[in-house]
Amino acid sequence: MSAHLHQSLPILNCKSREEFLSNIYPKREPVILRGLDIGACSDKWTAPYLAQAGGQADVKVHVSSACEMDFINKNFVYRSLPFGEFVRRASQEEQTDFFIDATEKYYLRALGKDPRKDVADISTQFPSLASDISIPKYFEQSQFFSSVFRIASKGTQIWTHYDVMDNLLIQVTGSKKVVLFPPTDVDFLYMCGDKSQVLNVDKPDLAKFPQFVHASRVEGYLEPGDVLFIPALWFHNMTYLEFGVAVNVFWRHMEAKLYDNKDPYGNKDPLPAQRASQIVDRALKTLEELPEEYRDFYARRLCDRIRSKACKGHNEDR
Ligand SMILES: O=C(O)CCC(=O)C(=O)O
Ligand SMILES: [Fe+2]
Repeated sequence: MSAHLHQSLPILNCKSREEFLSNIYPKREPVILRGLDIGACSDKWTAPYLAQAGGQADVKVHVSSACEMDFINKNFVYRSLPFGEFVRRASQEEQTDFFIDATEKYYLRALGKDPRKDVADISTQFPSLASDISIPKYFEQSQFFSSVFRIASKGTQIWTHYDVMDNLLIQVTGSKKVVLFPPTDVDFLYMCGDKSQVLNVDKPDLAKFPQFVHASRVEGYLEPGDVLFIPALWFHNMTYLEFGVAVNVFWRHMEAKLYDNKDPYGNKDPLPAQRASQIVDRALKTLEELPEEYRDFYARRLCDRIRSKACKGHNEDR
């Protein structure tokens, strides 16, 4: 690992929508945009203010005694707290009231009204706060998908995953370490669905995850006011260096018909990818008609075909 140089996330002073759309967006690489006007939230959103103005509706939060939240092995529990109480707890490092222990960590990924159907939208769920934040107008209103509160205790680390939509992560308060990997690293990240099994990206278990050494990590630090552009399919892992409040906006950049309509989180694979995956399931099922020796041989031939037809750029990149 240490022999590999880590790339740093570029920090750009983006002045206008035109500049973003012509110079930054087409490259489809993550960047930190610094110096944008994100609105009154920068000054207003202290923990006491949020606790009071955000309302007392219950939010479902992740609670864990570990800093590194692990979605695959579920080392956290979901608990409901009134928003104000959640903010109060997450902003302090020791609790008098707790679910697991006094130093437990809290993470909110806001959800829609009916989490199975509705997307998160701060202007619907937190109308009194929504007017404090100004979302950069880098996409058409018709492409808007969701706006999501991300609030967590100091020290919380969020599992490495990808989302299928383009994303602007607006860091309002608190600093955050972000580690990203390009979509072409997918073979090195030991994926389980949309999540990587490599939890500790700083000290990975290389006996378990030997291919991880080939991943080309890009790293940066978000400060209050920074906006991180995360292009769709880029893997990301976030560490809250302080109690942090962020809002991210997802938008659809492909034709609407390619997206799964039943996707409140913005992480369901596009429909053609889902269909292709079902066809592979059928191909594997079909190979089961053969004795093992043949099955293995023809599975390898299929892999080879897919690799040479669909992953050309990737093989050359290595
Ligand atoms: O910063 C966080 O809490 C996670 C952000 C994230 O995963 C996203 O914006 O898609
Ligand atoms: Fe994400």
